[in-house]
Amino acid sequence: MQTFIENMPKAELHLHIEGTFEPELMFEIAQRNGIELPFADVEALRKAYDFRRLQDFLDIYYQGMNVLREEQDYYDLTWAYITKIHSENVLHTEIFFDPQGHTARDVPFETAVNGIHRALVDGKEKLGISFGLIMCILRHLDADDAMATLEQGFLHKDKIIGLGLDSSELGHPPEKFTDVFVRAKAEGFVIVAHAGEEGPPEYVYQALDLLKVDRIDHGNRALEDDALTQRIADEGMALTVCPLSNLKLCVVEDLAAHPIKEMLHAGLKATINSDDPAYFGGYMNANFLQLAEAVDLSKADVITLARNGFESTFLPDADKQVLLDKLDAYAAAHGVTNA
Ligand SMILES: Nc1ncnc2[nH]cnc12
Ligand SMILES: [Zn+2]
Repeated sequence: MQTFIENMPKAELHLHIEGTFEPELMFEIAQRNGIELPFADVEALRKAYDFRRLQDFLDIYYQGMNVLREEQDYYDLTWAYITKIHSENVLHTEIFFDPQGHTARDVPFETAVNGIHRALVDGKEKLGISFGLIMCILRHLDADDAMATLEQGFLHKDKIIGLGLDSSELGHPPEKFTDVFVRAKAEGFVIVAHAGEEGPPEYVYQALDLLKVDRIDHGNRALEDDALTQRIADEGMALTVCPLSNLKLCVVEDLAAHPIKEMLHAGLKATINSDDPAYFGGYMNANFLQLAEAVDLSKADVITLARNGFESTFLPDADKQVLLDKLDAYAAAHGVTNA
């Protein structure tokens, strides 16, 4: 199963670029920017990656991104991620960034977006990895700040394809940002939102009905509501599931208890993603492999999950089909025909 997963073509649809910040690179960038990290070394920092809930992680995640100051920092961060996924046969990635995590520290919006985008373009040109870039709103901040941030995003429509919603879910329901997402959709942005990671099914309903999402990020808790589950299945709405994130943030008690099979049996278009791999212990291959071993996925299940990923990208249909054909060829070459 390991080499089958490693060599399989994959798409990643739920990835926070700031969550790919490996401690070694964080220390290197901190040093060149003359910033002191509150950890003695890489080991001490890694030891702090012990979370009981989403907020424990977010506190460290915002602290980590604090060392990003110059456009080259954003480039280096993104390029490290691109070379990593290249080694894992990820052919397409749609990544998030959190502009407010940078502008709140007086780093200009364009410094972040230009550095990230330049690395993504290099990844496409040099390594053939296609991409989409989605700006996310920090839901613990207010709606006015979100709208002002979105307006800045509109100045970079040549680089940004959509709007997402992330950060502390509980107490910050999607309805807080209805106007922001209606405006983003009217301007042609695709729409995604974290919903049902820690928050209740009601937040997933709001993401669908008020924000008009094109995909749901996480969505685990939708399973608590049969009518909601049926609706998501009927609409063919993708869920960007993140197994190792779910484990590290205690959304599931252990990976063997992960509901991925229930999701597939319910007809949900579940995809596999790494979320914040530097913090959660693994990139795409580790997420696929550890999940497959924990819940005993078949190769056909694994192909189904990878196919869901390609089908749920925001690529034009023709580009999507090229990637799906590669996956089909891979499945056929490995005798997997029933997916
Ligand atoms: N898993 C997650 N949930 C909410 N906000 C995030 N920001 C980065 N990772 C996140
Ligand atoms: Zn996420």
